[in-house]
Order: sequence, then structure tokens, then C-alpha cells
Amino acid sequence: MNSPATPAGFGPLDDAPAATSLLRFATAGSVDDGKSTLVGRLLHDSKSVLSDQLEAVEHASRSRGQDAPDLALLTDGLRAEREQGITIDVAYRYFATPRRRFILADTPGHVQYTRNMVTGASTAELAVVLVDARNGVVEQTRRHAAVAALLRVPHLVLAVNKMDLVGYDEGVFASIAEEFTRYAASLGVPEITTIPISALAGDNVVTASAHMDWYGGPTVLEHLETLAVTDDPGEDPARFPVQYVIRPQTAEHRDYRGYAGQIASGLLRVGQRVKVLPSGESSTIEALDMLGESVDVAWAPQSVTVLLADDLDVSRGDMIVPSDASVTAGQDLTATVCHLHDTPLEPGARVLLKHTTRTVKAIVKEIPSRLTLDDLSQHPEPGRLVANDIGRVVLRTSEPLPVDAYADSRRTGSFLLIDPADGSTLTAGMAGDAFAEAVREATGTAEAGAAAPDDDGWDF
Ligand SMILES: Nc1nc2c(ncn2[C@@H]2O[C@H](COP(=O)(O)OP(=O)(O)OP(=O)(O)O)[C@@H](O)[C@H]2O)c(=O)[nH]1
Repeated sequence: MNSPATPAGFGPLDDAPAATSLLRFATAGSVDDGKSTLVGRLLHDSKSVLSDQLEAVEHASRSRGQDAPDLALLTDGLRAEREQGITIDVAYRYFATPRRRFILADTPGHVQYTRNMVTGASTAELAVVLVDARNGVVEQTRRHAAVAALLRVPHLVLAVNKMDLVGYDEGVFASIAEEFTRYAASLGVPEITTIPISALAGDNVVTASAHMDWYGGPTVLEHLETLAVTDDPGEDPARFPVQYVIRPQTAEHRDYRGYAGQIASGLLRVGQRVKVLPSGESSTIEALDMLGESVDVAWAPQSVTVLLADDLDVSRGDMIVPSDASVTAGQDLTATVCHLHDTPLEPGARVLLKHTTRTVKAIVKEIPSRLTLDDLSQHPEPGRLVANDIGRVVLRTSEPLPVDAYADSRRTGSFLLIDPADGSTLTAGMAGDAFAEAVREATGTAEAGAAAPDDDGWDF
């Protein structure tokens, strides 16, 4: 049984300081649409490939009787391992150009890998969806757009690849671009860019194509390099999950009581009025300690120790938020989820729910909907969710949790369901109804509903 990697957006935060020049993006495409070739071309033409790697690729291509280097071989390590049946769900690649640094989540393209796109795209600012110009928008393309919309990836690029095989025809590109844009926009994707490319020939990947003078937009790399990403932590709601309570037992520090953790989103400053969830008690930030130094301001994803002016009862897993934040702590949670595990998720399932630094018991009360992702219609009898399914679940947690709507905060609106028996990740969840509402609006279909059997002792 394959247990997929923990989605990056749902696991621990990385320690790297926010850098304006960093773009996280994901690629998605069906088998043979040319994803490996596109990634290889990006790495090669942006000179991110080391010369010994290139020599190895040229050598391998020649020994296969090919004149030009097969750039798909640059990503072949991943493929070889996949063919041997080793589970590598998402490979992260790092590369840089003079204008920006990139982290690319490279996800396999088969239908059964929807969950990998969820994993790869959970922290992405942008997703590149590839289609083969000869095939146009297919079921997988709609799936990828739906997953990008579900994860609220803010920028979506449709790369219409293999334009060389359709004679670089503007009409072919235009009709694919139009169909895709209509579909993705109906799901609420805020920004969609469509680019005609040939990954093999290098048209519009890094350098502008000489074959498509009817296209006046950016190349793929230009778009990736110049996209304005919202990396101002001040724009996000401030959320500080408490990881440790620090109370030194020395005479010198008798009165010290600090709350250590990593800022999950937004920005904290000394003097700010805050409240602690779930208790709702208020106080003021008296000091912020970072690596032994006092600072006035700290922001996500920095690790800090917060000192409050009042002596409140704060424990691990509590969340410090601005006093006027609308988020409340509750035990009933509705979410859109992508089920990741090979064991299905059923109403009545007893699971662990991991939200930021806190893990509590939870029960799946209801599965009101299960989506057919190719046309977003509702299964008439949702029943249960199997691996790669996207659906809606109603959960009840053993303790109140301050969960944001995912639409407001990707970090504190997401959670994982975990199997209490072996600790494996079952399901990635996005709290709130925004995606379900977009789907209902786009399709006009109603949910059916499947409720849990009577509780027997797991009644919180
Ligand atoms: N003519 C033409 N062929 C292309 C182009 N891009 C990729 N190909 C070819 O299409 C085939 C599949 O390309 P890959 O890059 O391996 O496709 P992929 O999407 O990574 O495939 P998987 O890794 O199996 O999902 C290869 O034979 C490529 O050489 C293109 O722009 N034009």
C-alpha cells in the first residue's frame, strides 16, 4: 500500500525566511503531454543545468540514436524510480535565474495521481497545466484545474504544448485556451494565463517562438520570472499556534512565561492586542524574542517566543490571534477534502485531525458529497471517498479548534486526517464551503449525503 508524502502545505513550515525572489510552482499534465520535456527545457535554456548533467544526457541520447539531447532525460531519475514501483510522489526541484529563485513541485501525471498534485500544489503560488495541442482539454486537464481551484493556487498557466504538431496554428490554440479559461474561471481561479509552446523545439518556453508571431504574450519563463506574488505577510491574518510554553524554573526567571512557536501566517508586533483561542481571553503582546534577541515585529514563517502582558492560562496547541479576528474555536467542521490513502474514508471513521501544531481526535459525521472531477457532477450516492476523490465531509473534533476558512488562510484553514492505528496520512482537508459553493454554482447540482452510523462512545 502506498502512503503518499505529507502535503507540504499541511506539514511543518520551513524555516527559510520569506524572500521576494522565490516562486513556488507546480506542474501538472497527463501522461506524454510533455511535462518532463518542458521542465528539462526550462532547466536547460535557463542555464540551470550543470554541464556534467548535460553531457550525461547528450551521451544517453546519442547512444539511443537521437541527434538532439532528449531533455526529458533530465527528469528521468524520477521516472526510473517510478517505473520500478518505488513511491516518489512529488519531486521538488530548485533552480534559479538572475531574476528569481524557483521551487518546482514536479508531480506525476497519471489519473491516479491526483493526490500527488494536491501534495505538490498545496504551497504553490502558480500551477502550470499542460495539454497536448492535438488532444486539447481532456478529463485530466479539468481535474488539474479543479485541484488548483480547490487548493486556491492563485495563478494558473495553461501551456498548450506540441504546437509544432498542429502547424503552430493560432485557431487550435485559441479554441483550447477559450475552453480551458471558461472552465477554470467557473471554478473561481482568479488568474489564468494561456501560452502556446513546443517544449521539444523550445518555442515560447524560455525564448520567444519564431513560428508563432500571432502570439504577443510572455514565454513560460518570462511569466514565471515576472509574476507578482503576494509575499507581504502583513496582508495575511496573524496566526500563532503555541508549540511550547516556556517557564524556566530558576529564581532569576521566576516570572518568565513565554509561548514559543512558528508564526503560521501574518505578522505579530509588540503592543498588539491579541486573544488566545480557544479560551478567548485577551491580552497585549509585551515582547517578542527571536533567537535570544528582542524584536518589535515578527512574521511568518519565523519562530518566536511571545510574552503577554497578562498571566493567562495558555497551553500547547492554543492559538494567539489579533483581538478582532473573526476566527472562533469550534468542534464542528465542514471541509472539502482530497482523500489520499488507499483505504477509503467512510462516515463514522475515527481519525486523528492535525491542525497546525495540534492533533486531536475526530469523527467523520457525514460525507455529503463526492465529486466526479471530469465534469464536477455529484455522485448520486457519495457513500465514501476512495483515493484521489474530492468530496465534502462534516467532522466533529474532540476539542474546540480555531480553524480558519481555507479561503481566508491556506495555512490555518488546512488540516490532515491521520489513521490513529498507524499514523499514516489519510486525507488533506480545506475548511469551509467556498469550493463546494463554486462547484454548485458552476454545475447546479445538489449534494446527496451519507451520514455516520450511531456513535458508540466517540460522541464528543
Ligand atoms: N513534437 C513534439 N513532441 C514533444 C513535445 N514535447 C514533448 N514531446 C514528446 O512527447 C513525448 C512525451 O514527452 P514527455 O516529456 O516524456 O512527457 P511527460 O508528460 O513528462 O510524460 P510522463 O512523465 O510519462 O507523464 C516524448 O516523446 C517527447 O519527446 C513537443 O513540443 N513537440
